[in-house]
Amino acid sequence: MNPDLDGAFDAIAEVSPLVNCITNAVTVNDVANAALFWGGLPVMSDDENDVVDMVAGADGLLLNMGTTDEQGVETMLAAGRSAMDHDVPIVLDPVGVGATPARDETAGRLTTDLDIAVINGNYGEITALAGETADVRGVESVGDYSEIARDATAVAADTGAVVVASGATDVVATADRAFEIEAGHELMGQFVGTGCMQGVTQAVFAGAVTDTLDAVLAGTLAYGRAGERAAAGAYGDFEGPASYRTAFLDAIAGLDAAEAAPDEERITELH
Ligand SMILES: Nc1ncnc2c1ncn2[C@@H]1O[C@H](COP(=O)(O)OP(=O)(O)OP(=O)(O)O)[C@@H](O)[C@H]1O
Ligand SMILES: Cc1ncsc1CCO
Ligand SMILES: [Mg+2]
Repeated sequence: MNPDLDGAFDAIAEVSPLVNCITNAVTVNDVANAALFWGGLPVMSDDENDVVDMVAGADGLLLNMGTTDEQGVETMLAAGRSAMDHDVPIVLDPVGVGATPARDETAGRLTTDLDIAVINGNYGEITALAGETADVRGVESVGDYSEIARDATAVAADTGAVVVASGATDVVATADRAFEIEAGHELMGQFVGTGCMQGVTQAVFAGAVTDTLDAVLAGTLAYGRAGERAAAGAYGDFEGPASYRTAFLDAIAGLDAAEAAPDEERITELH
């Protein structure tokens, strides 16, 4: 099956979803531009005095725990409670969970105290959230994850979120359905931030498309297709990972529903 890309792109154009991002210091600019280039409106408010009111009028909230600290976690919880009060979907990117006890505790608090709409993490992070042994080195997923669909489903059942386990093949799971999405290009794994930009992509799509699973299937496929179109040279020549990153951002800006639509089916329902 393929998702309704026309519907998703139209919804984003109509809503221009305002997405408040509390995100890491490494990739914050790429995350802002990815949101803008999809047709959303990014704002990076992360002061507790400001973010609660900002989120009240927003369409999405991204919580990326890549470089957070003690105060940052409290701010994420306050922003998340405001999102829940105002029916704003929350996307969690549990960066580095499984690598240290502090990150495990942060992810545990966020998923316990907040009603998360989408969790977008790499294979290692999703496996760690499922309580299984994961090999997360810093923020990198290393190791072999043959049970990723089972683990993503377990995280979805536990949290109620739509779960995206990102990697060369993306796995999307709810408590009772699971899908594989074949999209993207290996060049996307060769610079920092593709996971973070995928997280904000979910927030833009979920901020405009009513059904969260529809939003995530469309957003994940479109994101991978942007990487493929850039790798094919459709957005200019590149010399290596740094200039590919620029072409990739241009592809996000330029992609429409027709270009995002693949010639063949890319999504397989596993169960
Ligand atoms: N080898 C690959 N083949 C196809 N697509 C890829 C590949 N590597 C990465 N991608 C694409 O990039 C997305 C995010 O990659 P990845 O899972 O490596 O994120 P991450 O580890 O969270 O990254 P980061 O921490 O740098 O933000 C994937 O969902 C996929 O679309
Ligand atoms: C490298 C890095 N360290 C903390 S967050 C981040 C960005 C990629 O997740
Ligand atoms: Mg990531």
